Amino acid sequence: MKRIGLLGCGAIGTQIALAIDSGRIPGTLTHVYDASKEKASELVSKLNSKPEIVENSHLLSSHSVNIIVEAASQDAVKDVGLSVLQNKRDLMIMSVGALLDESIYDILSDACDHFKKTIYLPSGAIAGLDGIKSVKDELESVSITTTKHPRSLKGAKFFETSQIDLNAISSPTKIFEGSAKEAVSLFPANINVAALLSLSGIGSEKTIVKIIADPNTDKNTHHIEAAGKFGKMDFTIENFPDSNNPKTSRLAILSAIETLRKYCSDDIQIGT
Ligand SMILES: NC(=O)C1=CN([C@@H]2O[C@H](COP(=O)(O)OP(=O)(O)OC[C@H]3O[C@@H](n4cnc5c(N)ncnc54)[C@H](OP(=O)(O)O)[C@@H]3O)[C@@H](O)[C@H]2O)C=CC1
Ligand SMILES: O=C([O-])CC(=O)C(=O)O
Repeated sequence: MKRIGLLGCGAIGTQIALAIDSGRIPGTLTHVYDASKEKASELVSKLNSKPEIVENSHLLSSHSVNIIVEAASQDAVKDVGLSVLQNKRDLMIMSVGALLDESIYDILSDACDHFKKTIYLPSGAIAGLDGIKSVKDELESVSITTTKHPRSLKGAKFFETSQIDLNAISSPTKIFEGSAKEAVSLFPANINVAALLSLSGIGSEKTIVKIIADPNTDKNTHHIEAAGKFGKMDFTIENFPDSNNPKTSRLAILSAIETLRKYCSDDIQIGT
């Protein structure tokens, strides 16, 4: 059985841990860490098979695990990504926006090659990356329009310098339009999906992101349009937000669980 270390015990981390505990993911959760010890303890209290809570994130990969699952933040990826690979563990990343920093991407990609380890990026809260990857060389334009309730956007770095008052928005309002690279830095906990799209397609400078705050929606909606010599693709994913973290969609959690289930199983692999 594969041994798993978990970094981040919030909305995604908790559901992954429960999926391992119930046997849905055929692995063993051996170690966990969260910046908040309380959150780590709360998670462990929900599990039948108790993992050890380690004292800092670097200790996770010093134990005998096969993979570290990151479900914490872009900073966490930047902080521990390299040491996980140096310790010869695989790594699954949810805070994919971290990889739009080219120096981080290059360091982690070189380390995968050097240490013969793999980084897994689940498709997260979107669908269609299989198609985007296949037509990559023929793509001319890619955009993603993300619509969320203002409460799902609260706390983003963008608002530190913007005049926009989320509480005053009474109808669907475009609050941001720019490159995926800018978007993941200004909305680090909201638009990791734009990083996935960029890495699968034409890169983070050319992938266009629009963010709409809609006080009338109860969904996190991602509308992706891609066009090029191959033809056109158009996907709309209407996600229900997680009940504990409205920024995060249910699909992101399910996609993380499915990626880890596949990692832990000898099974038929479907899709690109
Ligand atoms: N790829 C995708 O499609 C998606 C990616 N995400 C991303 O996945 C990540 C997890 O999401 P989610 O579970 O909903 O988030 P939560 O906020 O619910 O949980 C994250 C947990 O990780 C902790 N944490 C943050 N930074 C660190 C760190 N450096 N070291 C240790 N613990 C840390 C947080 O603590 P504290 O609260 O104290 O900061 C929190 O307890 C986020 O970065 C999110 O943006 C989310 C949805 C979709
Ligand atoms: O869960 C979502 O809808 C998208 C999200 O938060 C992200 O990409 O960071």
